Amino acid sequence: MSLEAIKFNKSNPANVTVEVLDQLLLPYTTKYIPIHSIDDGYRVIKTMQVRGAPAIAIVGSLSVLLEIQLLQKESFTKSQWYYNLSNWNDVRSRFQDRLAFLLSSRPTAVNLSNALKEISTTLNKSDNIKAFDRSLFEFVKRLINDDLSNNKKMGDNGAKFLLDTLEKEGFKDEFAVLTICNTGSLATSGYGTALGVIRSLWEDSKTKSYPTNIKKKAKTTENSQSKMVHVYPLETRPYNQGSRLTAYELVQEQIPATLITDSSVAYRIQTSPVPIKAAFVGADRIVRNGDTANKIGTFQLAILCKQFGIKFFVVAPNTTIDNITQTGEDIIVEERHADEFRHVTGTAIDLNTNKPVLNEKEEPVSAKVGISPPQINVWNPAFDITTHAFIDGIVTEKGVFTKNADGEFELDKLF
Ligand SMILES: CSC[C@@H](O)[C@@H](O)C(=O)COP(=O)(O)O
Repeated sequence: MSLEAIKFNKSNPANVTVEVLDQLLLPYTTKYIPIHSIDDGYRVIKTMQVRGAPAIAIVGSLSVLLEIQLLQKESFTKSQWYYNLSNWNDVRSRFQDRLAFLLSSRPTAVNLSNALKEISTTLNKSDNIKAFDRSLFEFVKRLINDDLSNNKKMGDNGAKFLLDTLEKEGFKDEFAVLTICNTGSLATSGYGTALGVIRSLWEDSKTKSYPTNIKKKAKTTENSQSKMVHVYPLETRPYNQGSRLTAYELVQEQIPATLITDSSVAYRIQTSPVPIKAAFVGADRIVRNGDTANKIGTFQLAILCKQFGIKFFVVAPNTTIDNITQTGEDIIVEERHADEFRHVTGTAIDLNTNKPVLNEKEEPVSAKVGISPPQINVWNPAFDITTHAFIDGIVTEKGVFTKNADGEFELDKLF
């Protein structure tokens, strides 16, 4: 069973609880952090204890709900000084400042911004704290449910599109795919975006492994004979979401995979024992012309795919669309702290057992290792922009968008 990135207990709608999985401790340590307020939401997002565009939006929205519920608890209101609770207009305006603060946690992924815009509109329309609490509770529930069902749709849309394309090209064999960063259930409310397509492709492959006389019906595509048999996740430096998280999810799901370094993509494509036919990547922001911000390294992966004639797909839900920005040139790319590059943080391992070293409380010991001189200048952008020229298709819950004869995406249906 895959790990839940976000535990949302809504059995008592007036007093919800939220815990998020500390993704910086994976894969060796599973620890959940309780969230009580916008400050807690800001901190786990900023430090990347929770990450991935959809998960960031969900945790951010939940932290707003938790803060509004906190404001209705006498034990808290007695000691707080920030909100003037006797005046709703004053609370509302303070809340708008809090939303702006929360948004500043990670600027590139647009899902949080889209969610906070909706929350801000709801706030302006609410006549009192209780009305806002109720509307926000419904909004967050919808955000989580829609994310999960849209991920499943995207998974099937992307898998079917690739298998149909390969069928049209007359390719009937086994193939492998590439992916970068983590786009699975840890980055979303479940199933994942790009990793969701890979899950669907794997489900399809399993139906094709049966001998013909007891063959199960393939859900994804009736006709195609090709099947995905291997995944190459990129380690995704400098924070290693590929090796820590995607590799972890692939192992859990028992999907055959081989982890590769970011710098070995070209050589792997050239030498892979099964041909690599596609790359599936997530997105943190897709703008009107289809240019896409995603984890640093995505752009060079796209360039390599073009060079080798490998199909390159961006997989993202509607909530990752920025319908205002025209081109990738106007996307603000977040730069991370230099030490996230100069150091590697991980769990100390006993090399004899391959198990974590434990402290006196029997907890795994985490350690930082310096891998460059502390004085060296570092450039550490979290994302890059893949221009639409390098993207073959954008997979969404509404279908797969490809380019017209002029090489342009027509994404109007998504705006
Ligand atoms: C479904 S998540 C899509 C993207 O958010 C993902 O690929 C990615 O780039 C995440 O970056 P991160 O910096 O780990 O938040």
